[in-house]
Amino acid sequence: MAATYTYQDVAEHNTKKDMFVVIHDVVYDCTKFIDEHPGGEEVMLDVAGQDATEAFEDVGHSDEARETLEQLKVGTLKRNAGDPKPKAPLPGSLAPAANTSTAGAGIGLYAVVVLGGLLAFGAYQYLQQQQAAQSA
Ligand code: HEM
Repeated sequence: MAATYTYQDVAEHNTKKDMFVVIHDVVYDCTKFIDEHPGGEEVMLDVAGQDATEAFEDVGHSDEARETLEQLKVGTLKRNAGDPKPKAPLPGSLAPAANTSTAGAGIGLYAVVVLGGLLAFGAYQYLQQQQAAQSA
């Protein structure tokens, strides 16, 4: 089945008796599965009719879960302007799709590590001097 759904289409299926979710821009009909979900129905109802990518990936679902998902596929999502952004760009990717350059974050982290090291070194020197002063 190669149907395409918009977010609005998916959002209409937001009840236990008729439930779609979007995971990585693919639309799944979870209506029959919700009662069988090992994680319970509550968590699934929370994302009914919505993008469940983040919720699904956060749990670290097994390959078996991903196979089950494959059987529930009903189509793909067609994004329109103004729709919510994809919640997780790639499976396993921890970086949020922000505009900040990762190089900047890397340098920031590096600076924190270097400064921390310098502080620790300074504190060590200071303590050594104190000890030397005491024993003198
Ligand atoms: C249609 C989508 C989903 C499918 C096919 C699915 C499938 C599964 C399967 C097969 C398991 C058993 C463990 C494993 O094999 O990984 C599981 C566990 C779990 N799922 Fe899902 N799941 C779906 C959506 C979600 C969503 C949206 C959430 C939201 C948080 C969720 C939360 C959980 C939790 C918390 C467990 C762990 C249960 C436990 O270990 O007690 N699942 N799911």
